[in-house]
Formats: sequence, C-alpha cells, structure tokens
Amino acid sequence: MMTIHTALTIAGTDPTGGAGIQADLKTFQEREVFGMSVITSVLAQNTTGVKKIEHMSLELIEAQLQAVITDISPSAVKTGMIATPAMMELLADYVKDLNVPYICDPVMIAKSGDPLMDEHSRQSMQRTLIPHATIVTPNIPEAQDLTGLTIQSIADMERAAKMIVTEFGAKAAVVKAGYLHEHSTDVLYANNQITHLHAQRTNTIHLHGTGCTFSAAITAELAKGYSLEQAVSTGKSFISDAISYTLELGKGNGPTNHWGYRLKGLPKS
Ligand SMILES: Nc1ncnc2c1ncn2[C@@H]1O[C@H](COP(=O)(O)OP(=O)(O)OP(=O)(O)O)[C@@H](O)[C@H]1O
Ligand SMILES: Cc1ncc(COP(=O)(O)O)c(N)n1
Repeated sequence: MMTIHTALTIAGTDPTGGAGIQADLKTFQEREVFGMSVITSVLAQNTTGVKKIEHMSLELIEAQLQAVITDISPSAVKTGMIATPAMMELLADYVKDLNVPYICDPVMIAKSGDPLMDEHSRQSMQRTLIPHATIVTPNIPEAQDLTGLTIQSIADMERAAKMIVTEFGAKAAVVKAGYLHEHSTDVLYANNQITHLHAQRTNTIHLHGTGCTFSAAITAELAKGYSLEQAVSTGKSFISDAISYTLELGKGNGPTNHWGYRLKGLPKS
C-alpha cells in the first residue's frame, strides 16, 4: 500500500488565503502531504493588514489537538502564530510527546507591521517551544529579537543561526533574508555546519505569507523523511517559485503563488 505522509500545522488564520493556516495547508497539498490544522487565533486580515484578532481558548486548542492526534498521527508538526505564553506552555508538551520532526516558525509581527504576539511571549518562546524544535525559521527581526544580535550581514545571520542551536537547544535554525532587501540568501545551521541557500531576488511587493509558505514546505519534506538539508533546499526552491510566479492579487502586499513551482521554465508575467 502507498505510504501517506501527514503534516499538522498549529497557527492563526488568514481569510484571504496567503498566510497562516491557509498558506500551510495549500503548501502541504502541493507537496503531496495530507494537511491537518489546529487553529490558535482567528484573524480578520487581508493583504493590507490585520483588522481584528480573537484567540481560541486553551480548552478549544487542546480539544482540536486531541481530535487530530487520537485519530490520525502527524508525520511532522509545525507551529506558526502562537500568541500567548499559556498557549506555548500547552503546545510544548504536545510537540515533545508527538516525537516527530517539529518546525517552529517564530511568528512575531506581520509584514504589514501588525503585532501577532504580545511582548512577554517572546521570552516564553525561547524557553518553551524552541528547545523541542527540529528547526527554527526566524526572519531577520525575529532572529534579532531572539538572540539580541544586530543582523546586517550574512556573517551576522550565521552567528544568530548558530546561537539558536547552541544556546537555546534547537536542533537546527535557518535565518531568512527577506528583510535584508539586497539579496535572498538564507543561512542554515544544522549538524554543526553552515549552509548558504541562494536564490535570485524577485523585485515585488507581493510577499505576504512567504515565511509561512517556506516553513510549511520544509515541514512537508521532513514529514516525508528527507534530511534537514534536503528539506530546507526543497523549501527554498518552492518559495522562490511561489514568489517569482507572482499572482498580483489584492489591494496591498499580495500572497505568493503556491503552484508557482509547477510553472518552472514558463515565462513570468
Ligand atoms: N523578494 C524576494 N525574492 C526572493 N526570495 C525572497 C524575497 N523575499 C523573501 N524571500 C525569501 O522568502 C523566504 C521567507 O523569508 P522572509 O524573510 O520573507 O520571511 P518572513 O518575514 O517570515 O515572511 P512572512 O512574515 O511574510 O510570512 C526566504 O527564503 C527568503 O529568502
Ligand atoms: C496567521 C498569520 N500567521 C503569520 C503571518 C505572517 O505573515 P506576513 O508577515 O507575511 O503577514 C500572518 N500575517 N498571519
């Protein structure tokens, strides 16, 4: 019988489909992994920003988790927007006990500038979720916030990735270059080795949900049993195509194209 790989995302929502749970499920589907989701917060947001946020109760988050894991066991699990320390405490126990690859995307602020996590949650993330992570996927501001370093160069990204592993106990970290503007070379630290992931930078404003999509693609590949290096490399190629085959949707910073990789080699509009 065919092996079915499954992945669970635990995160907030985006009704316009570009970020959060919706971006994760689309990405899992494109990578041929059966996607499942637990919603932590419901957001009224679109390509112009976040209008309203309501957090789910801890009881409802736990009931969703129980519904999934008592029925279909995930081959890998990912967390995205986890807004409060109490949610982090709850989820830390679950990701530890699931004992499958765990991808921690430390979502703090939306690209629109709207906060997705309260101030004191930032320290909690380091203590609760990060030590259990197979890989942590911060963007530059998140990596700065976690490590206290100022990140302006590839060498700074290397230092931050290494620190997340050696000081906070994650197995690996990839620091993403999105915010640096002059290049899109991400830095992976895994198995005591630094790897640079290069991709051509696309000149576009449509970058809503890039981090969610990248980490979901990594999650899908780890669910299939690929190594960290292979999973991150496939994730990088997936997000680069999703960005470059832009859809130009929305009135603000639009979503990426989750089927972009299927268009590889075709002209870009
Ligand atoms: N203009 C661009 N061209 C090519 N790749 C890009 C561009 N912007 C970001 N990327 C890539 O997209 C991936 C996500 O990085 P980014 O730094 O945007 O994450 P993020 O800020 O967490 O995303 P978000 O918060 O929007 O979900 C990385 O691999 C990064 O290099
Ligand atoms: C539920 C949720 N999770 C993550 C993001 C980050 O994505 P971006 O920084 O592109 O807005 C978001 N906007 N919404």
